[in-house]
Amino acid sequence: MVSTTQNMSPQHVIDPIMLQPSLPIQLQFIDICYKVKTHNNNDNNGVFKNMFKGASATNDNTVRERMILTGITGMVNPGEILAVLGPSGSGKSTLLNALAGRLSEEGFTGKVVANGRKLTKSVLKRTGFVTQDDVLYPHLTVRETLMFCALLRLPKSLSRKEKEEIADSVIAELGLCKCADTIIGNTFIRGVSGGERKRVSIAHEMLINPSLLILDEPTSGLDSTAAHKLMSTLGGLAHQKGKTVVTSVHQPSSRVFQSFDMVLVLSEGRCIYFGKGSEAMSYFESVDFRPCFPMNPADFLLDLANGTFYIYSHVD
Ligand SMILES: Nc1ncnc2c1ncn2[C@@H]1O[C@H](COP(=O)(O)OP(=O)(O)OP(=O)(O)O)[C@@H](O)[C@H]1O
Repeated sequence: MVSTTQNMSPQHVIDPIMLQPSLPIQLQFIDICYKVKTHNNNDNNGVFKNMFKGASATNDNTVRERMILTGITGMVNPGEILAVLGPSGSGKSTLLNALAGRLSEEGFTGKVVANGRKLTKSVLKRTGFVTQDDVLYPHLTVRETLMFCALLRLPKSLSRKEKEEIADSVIAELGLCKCADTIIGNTFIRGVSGGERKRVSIAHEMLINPSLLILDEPTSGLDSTAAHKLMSTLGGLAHQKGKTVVTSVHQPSSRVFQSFDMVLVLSEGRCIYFGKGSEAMSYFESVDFRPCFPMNPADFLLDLANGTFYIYSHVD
């Protein structure tokens, strides 16, 4: 992705994170639990409640605890893609935030370890996180966006030219050459396509040459062909570049599902399956859950996570 230091004169020998080979990261997460406090106060809702219940309504200021994640354990190796599947609200984003060390300690228990050690600053520096809602400047072109980001995020020890080279190599790696001079755009100004926009968000994180790439629903809003293309790009980053990729996916097509090495299925914050994607169907068959007709394994797993397994043959 980036030029090596081999041809540089001694005064040019620099040691920025970009020029180091990507450190392989094995990520393990053990018994992850996360709970939040929910307030049942009457400050806002109470006005309306009291209107309907009358003046006799009591002030209910109780604080309740809600489990968002319960005992999630798993692992992903360098060169693998771990896909986190589950219905909306099942805890996918929360789990990704936990894996990236982004959850507040309050309410969080369990261990996240990289190469057998607690998440250190140096591991977090090597972690790219692509959120669901990207914030990109609509008036900048793809190249300008990545150049701007390179200038801000890459070490001061790199020259402007080196930063430009890195931005260009990331543009090529993410298949953005064709639209490099197109503006990002938004609802009002026509710009790059939805798939290209997602790639720009990924490129943004790739600039720091991460060893661990975590993505929250990168394929949402894309048609199945664009989703498949994007997953192939992520597959390349994992399988060819040795990155560890963890991604949540809402409703993958069967083609996209096949690109997952490992799969973790969440249902209401609990894990109902963790293992190889290719073995998910045979596992559920072994416990007598099998679809009545050939179907996309991802749809089957999501139906199970939603509790709609009554449509499948299940022998008691
Ligand atoms: N800090 C918080 N306070 C209260 N509830 C929370 C908090 N964080 C998450 N939740 C709740 O936890 C549940 C899981 O949220 P999360 O965003 O992880 O789900 P998700 O599977 O990513 O959903 P989606 O696919 O819709 O993005 C949701 O019901 C959400 O409202």
